[in-house]
This record gives sequence, structure tokens and C-alpha cells, in this order.
Amino acid sequence: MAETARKILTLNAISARGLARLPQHYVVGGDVAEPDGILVRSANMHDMDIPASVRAIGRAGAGTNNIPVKKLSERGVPVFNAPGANANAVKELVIAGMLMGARNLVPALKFVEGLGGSDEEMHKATEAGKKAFAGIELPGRTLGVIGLGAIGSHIAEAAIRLGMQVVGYDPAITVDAAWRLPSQVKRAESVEDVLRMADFVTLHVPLLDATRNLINAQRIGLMRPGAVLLNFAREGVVDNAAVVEALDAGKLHAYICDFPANALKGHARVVALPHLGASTEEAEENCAVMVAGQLADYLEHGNILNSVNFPNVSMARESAFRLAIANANVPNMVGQISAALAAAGLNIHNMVNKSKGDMAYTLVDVDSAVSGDLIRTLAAIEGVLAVRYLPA
Ligand SMILES: NC(=O)c1ccc[n+]([C@@H]2O[C@H](COP(=O)([O-])OP(=O)(O)OC[C@H]3O[C@@H](n4cnc5c(N)ncnc54)[C@H](O)[C@@H]3O)[C@@H](O)[C@H]2O)c1
Ligand SMILES: O=C(O)CC[C@@H](O)C(=O)O
Repeated sequence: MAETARKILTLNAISARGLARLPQHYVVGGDVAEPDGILVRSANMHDMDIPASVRAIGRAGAGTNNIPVKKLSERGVPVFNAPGANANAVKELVIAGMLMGARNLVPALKFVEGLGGSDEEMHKATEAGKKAFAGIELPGRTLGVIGLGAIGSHIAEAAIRLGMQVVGYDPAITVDAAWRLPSQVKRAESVEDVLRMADFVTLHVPLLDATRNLINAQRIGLMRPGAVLLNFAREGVVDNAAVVEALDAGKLHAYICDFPANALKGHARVVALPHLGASTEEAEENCAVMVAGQLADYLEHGNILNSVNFPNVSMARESAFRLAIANANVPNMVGQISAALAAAGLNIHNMVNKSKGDMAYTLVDVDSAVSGDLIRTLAAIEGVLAVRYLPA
């Protein structure tokens, strides 16, 4: 059988090493029509008319708040991401951010930029002015980490190595992340507990309805005087107006973030980086390699790994005839699918069905070719969202 020339639309620049993970016969570009899959980084897809041809989305990164995941679930389309692939890059920038805040590096650099006159005048002004930028050291200080997933757990570990005390909060920490945490990390019972105990607070939660404005005026009120707040998660997790008020009142020492906004612009105690957390050669490559591999495995074989809306499902190929069915997680789907296959005279060679929340997914290998009529019958079952036939 000829290879299917699948088409992949890229909405952002995707690292070449990642694209090389796609089969060679794929057509890839920023302007392909009727794509089978989409690769994206931070481009906002909420207002995009996503073509009906799209079978899967690959997010070369962690956060998927730029993607209409719910709408895609209703179409039976998985959204893949790259968990942990940029965690080290973000960790390093957060450590840099803590040091910027602790040593007042940005205001100090601005002061130096403003120096003029002869070298001798500069030296004099330097020695007279430097006391305004005296800072603190990290060992012995407490770092509060809110969200102990791929990034938060790495930061907790790095901070312990730097001699800091670490207190963390995550109501749904995964087993993997918990294993990564050094035993010295203290477990807090709430966001409020972390805020009360920490000199530096860093946020590593996804942007969800539940985390929007997680850090607001009332919670900032609980923070230690002179604390440094770091936000390399998402803009919406922090109320910018409340932060500016706390900075102006001297309650917060600095706000270091990855999300420039008008409310923060020009503030002497704000460092806003241009969403640089994942912008390293290594992270861009790791994310693209991971997600392109997952996308291709799904398009070719129906296997699912690291989808935010579907369960992990993978089955070794022992038959040339495979059906991949996305369905709602409701009773009797497997029964109806099996009955339709039996009525068509097909023998099931292997089958797996798994669910995640409202979504379920079924892979079925059969012993002989599948007809167009059977695919239409399966697609017409109530609760079936998408059916793909994947002959090897
Ligand atoms: N600045 C950047 O360039 C950059 C790069 C990567 C990720 N991010 C952002 O960081 C977020 C986290 O990334 P990750 O790779 O660590 O994701 P992750 O899924 O591994 O970890 C997120 C953790 O947050 C926890 N969480 C959810 N709600 C919480 C709450 N209310 N309080 C405390 N914990 C909560 C989850 O249980 C999970 O353990 C991403 O969703 C993304 O928005 C930003
Ligand atoms: O792709 C990027 O540059 C940012 C990615 C980052 O925000 C993420 O959520 O992984």
C-alpha cells in the first residue's frame, strides 16, 4: 500500500530536529491546506477556524491554554503536549529571576546605564550609589513553590542545592513529581500557608478557571514584607493591579515575570521578560522532538502518548488492519463497537479501550480489511466522535 502523504500545518516556528521526526513523505508548512495535524507553540488557536481535516494537535510545550481543548475533544481530536521537555529551561530562568530579585540586578544595571562624565566621576558615582542596590543571599531563605509538577519539582530540588529552605503546595502532585522532590521540601496545606512562610514565591500551575488570579490582593496581603514574587507560569495566574499596589506600598520587594503588560510597564520593581521560559535551543528541540514523535505515532498507528484530553493508549501492531475510535466515556461503547465488527464478519485480533474523564479511546486490530460501510456504521453509533482506519 502507498504511504499516505499526510499534511502538517505549523502555526509557529518548530525546531528542525522535531520536524525531522515526522515521516519523510509528510508535507509540512505554515500554509498547507486541509492538514491532518497541527504543530503549535504559543499561537492562540481559540479564534481559529480549525479545518475539519485535522485529526490531532501537537503543542511543542507544556501549557495548552492557547488551544480550544474542549471543542477539540467534542470532535474526537487529541491535543498532545510535551510534559517536562522544557522544565530545565524554565528552572534556570527562575533561578536567574531569584538572583535578579535578591541582588537588585535590573535596577542596578539601569543605574549604571545612567552614569556619565569622566571615568573618575563614574567611579565616584558608582561607589556612592551602590548602597541603593545592596541585596540578600539565597542560603537560609525560604522559597515557596506553588505547583510541584515538572517545573516546580525541578526548582524545588535546585533551591535545596542552593541552600534554601523549600515549602511547596500541590493538591494533585503526580507520583513522578513526588519522587523527584528532595525529602527536605516541606509540604504546605494551602496556597496561603506557602505565602505566609516564604521569602520568594514561585508559581508553576497551569492557567485554568481554578488558577485565574490565584495571586490576588487578599493573598498578597499574607506574604512576608519584602517578599519577591516570581511568575513564569501564565499572566492570568496573577492579578497585575494587585501586584503593582503591593510594590508601591513596599509590601512586595519585586515582581519577576515572563509576561509583559501595560499595568507593569516602567515599574522600577518589576522585571518582565518576553515569555522566555522555554526559549533555549535545548528546550525548543526537546519539545518539538517529543511532540512530533507523538503526533506521527498517532496519525500512523493511532497510539496515544501525552495527550491532555485522551488516555494513553498504545498497542503493538500485529495486524495490518487497525481501527482507531474516539468516543465519549459512556456505557456500552465497546459492546456496540464489537457488535458492529461481528455483524460485518470481522474477527478481532486485539483490542484496547481506555478512558480519561469524559473521553474514551478504542484501538481495534482486525484480521481482514475494513469496508467504508463499516466505518460509516461505527461513526453513526451515538457517542462515537471520530473513527479512523489505519491499514499498515
Ligand atoms: N514561561 C514559559 O515559557 C513556560 C514554559 C513552560 C511552562 N509554562 C507554564 O507552566 C505551567 C506548569 O508547567 P509544568 O510543565 O510544570 O506542568 P505540570 O503539569 O507538570 O505541573 C503543573 C502542576 O500544577 C499543579 N496544580 C494545578 N492546580 C494547582 C493549584 N491550584 N495549586 C497548586 N498546584 C496546582 C498540578 O497538580 C501539577 O502538578 C504550564 O501549564 C505553563 O502554563 C510556562
Ligand atoms: O513555546 C514557547 O515559547 C512557550 C512555551 C511555554 O509557555 C509552555 O507552556 O511550554
